[in-house]
This record gives sequence, C-alpha cells and structure tokens, in this order.
Amino acid sequence: MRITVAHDFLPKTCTVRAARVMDHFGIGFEQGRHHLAEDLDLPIRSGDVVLFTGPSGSGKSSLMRAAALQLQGPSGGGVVSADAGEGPPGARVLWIEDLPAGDELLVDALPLETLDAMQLLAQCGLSEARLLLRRPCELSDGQRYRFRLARALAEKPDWIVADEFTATLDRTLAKVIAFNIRRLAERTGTGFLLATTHEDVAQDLSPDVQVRCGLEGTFEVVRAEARESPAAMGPAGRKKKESASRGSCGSARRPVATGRISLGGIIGVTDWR
Ligand SMILES: Nc1ncnc2c1ncn2[C@@H]1O[C@H](COP(=O)(O)OP(=O)(O)OP(=O)(O)O)[C@@H](O)[C@H]1O
Repeated sequence: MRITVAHDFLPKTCTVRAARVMDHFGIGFEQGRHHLAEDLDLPIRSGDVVLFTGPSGSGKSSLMRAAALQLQGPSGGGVVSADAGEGPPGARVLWIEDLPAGDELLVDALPLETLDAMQLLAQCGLSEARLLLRRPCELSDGQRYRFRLARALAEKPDWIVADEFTATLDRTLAKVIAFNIRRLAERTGTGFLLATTHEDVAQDLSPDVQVRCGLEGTFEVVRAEARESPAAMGPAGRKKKESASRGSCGSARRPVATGRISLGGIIGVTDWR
C-alpha cells in the first residue's frame, strides 16, 4: 500500500489577536496543503497488526487514518489517501472510537455464545465477574475502552482501528491488552491499525509492521518478517496477583456462588478496576 497524506488548511478570518500574533512573529495563516507523507510505502497485509508510534504531532493518527481509509475503500474527510493499494479494497473496517458502547449489560452485549462472550471480555481485560453485570455507562473510561475493543472483535471485522491505543490504561494493563491483541489477531484473522505515543506496548504487541513517526516528518517503516513467538514475549508481571476483595458492590442480595472460581476466563475478583 502506498499512501500520500496531506491536510487542507481551512480558510480563516483575521481577528485582532490573530493580527497581533502575525505582527509579533512575522507569520500569516498557513494556506494550501500540509503535506505529511508523500507516496509512503506501507507493507500492510491482511490480518497484520500495524503499530504507529511517535511523539504528539508526528503524524501517526493521520497516517493510520489514511491507511484505514484506503483499506476501507473510497477516501473522505480532510485526509487525502491516494494511490492503489495492494490489499483488497472494500475491507470491513471498524473504528473503535466510533463504536457506540450501548446500554446492555456487558454479559448480554456481545453477539456471541455466553462462554465465548465472557472469554472475549476477559481477553480484553474485563475479567472481573461483577463488571459483566454492569452497563457500559457504569464503567471507567479504561474499562469502556476495553469493552469497545471486545465489541469490535465480536463483530469479526477485517480491520480494527484504534487511535490513542491503551492511552487510558495503566502501563501493566496496556501491555496485557497488547499481548492479548496479538493473540486475538492470530486467532481471528482480524487485522489491527493502532496508534500510540507509548512505545512500551510494542514488545508485547509484537506488530507485523511498525511505523515510527518523527517530528521532523520522517517515517521509519519496519516489517517484522520473522517474529518471535508471542508466548516467548509475554509481558513482565503478567501473572495475576492475588488480591483482596474490593468490598461491597452495592447489590441488595448476593447470590451464593456456584463454586466455580473461573468461567470463560472470568474470575470473581481481580486487581483490575
Ligand atoms: N486538519 C488539519 N489541518 C492541518 N494540519 C493538521 C490537521 N490535523 C492535524 N494536522 C497536523 O498534522 C500533524 C500530524 O497530526 P496527527 O494528529 O496525525 O499527529 P499525532 O502524531 O497523531 O498526534 P497526537 O499524538 O497528538 O494525536 C500535526 O502537526 C498537526 O498539527
């Protein structure tokens, strides 16, 4: 896939304060197009995990969006994505941030068999039983992000796109989710386009393609042909810690547990919030 990425600067009206900035710094409104990448070769294949990293403003979101739009088919918006790609056009692409969280209980929300739904939620970092009985609006931002990820995976799209990947998660959990995404990609064949400023997930994600964006407009594209097996690259400290109960969840009456400590990857209590 070859992509050209540029943003069109919008027309603006000069205000008093804008005029002061112009006078002070000797600049005017930018005009025309802001070119970020020209005919960049991204060796993306279906089912790949692609990670865009770099500091804020380096262009990772723009590049990722252009790549996703090209996989999706006709482009749109302010980002120009040009040229014929190698991948099949018209792939089904789900954007995590566009997915509605919905209003159903988590355990009911995925269009899968109960155990499969629970397993997927657990793999996405929602392995605490009581969370299954909540609605998405009763989750933290990080939990909702993980729920959206599970929701997206349950749809079995060709590609899942996530900007600010793992930004709302603590770093240990971010690594666990990255590791699980690698395994889910291999198991389901769904590809991932992920952008983040946090390079620390790269080792656990073990991306097929990593695009490192630099503030100087440079892009380093690395395709890992011979990847280490994910099992050998598990995140440090991935083993779950024993943890005490987090106290009452506010239920009126607590049913007696059936005796199982684990069901579909879900366990009674974890240290994840
Ligand atoms: N609509 C736009 N018009 C002009 N320039 C834009 C537009 N959107 C983004 N840019 C510029 O393009 C560059 C890349 O932006 P982009 O959002 O891709 O960066 P990023 O690496 O994802 O940053 P962040 O981590 O802060 O989200 C930045 O310099 C930004 O100011």
